Amino acid sequence: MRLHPVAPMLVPRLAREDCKVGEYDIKKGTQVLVNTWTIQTDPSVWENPNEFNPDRFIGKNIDVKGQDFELLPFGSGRRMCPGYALGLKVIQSSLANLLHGFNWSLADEMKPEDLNMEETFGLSMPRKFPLITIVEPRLPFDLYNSI
Ligand code: HEM
Repeated sequence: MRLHPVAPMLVPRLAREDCKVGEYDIKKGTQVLVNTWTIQTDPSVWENPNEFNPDRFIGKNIDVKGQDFELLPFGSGRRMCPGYALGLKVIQSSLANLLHGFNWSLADEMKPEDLNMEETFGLSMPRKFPLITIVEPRLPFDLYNSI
């Protein structure tokens, strides 16, 4: 969510009145894009910004609910994602089921560090190169029939 946000520029905003953001004057009627991808990998905010290191959040109060502006995978304000609670639960339960039900390995003796994590442009931000994996069931077969 930090390194590969689903909507890296959020939904465009329109300034309803003249305002100032930091040192920038924004005229009424200007379309404003919030680049969360840049914010979430800003080296002045994040140590080793391009490193996937979930441990960095241990002991921190930082949340994804639109109040901590350095991490906005669901946006912020009145147009923030209304489905964020469902989204978080679906990701957690899907991932847990996939890990519980299958053994996963990379194809062609590839190592995790060889994975190319580049993204490409889209409505959301898809992978540039598809992830190719070998998937093997790890539970008794009759359990898969009952799903
Ligand atoms: C992990 C899953 C999801 C992510 C990362 C995500 C992310 C986002 C982001 C970044 C925005 C733009 C917010 C902004 O511009 O401030 C958005 C908007 C929106 N999302 Fe999600 N979303 C997710 C799941 C869902 C789900 C499950 C639903 C519905 C069931 C949903 C419905 C919407 C809607 C309707 C908007 C437009 C809100 C508006 O413009 O007022 N999203 N989402």
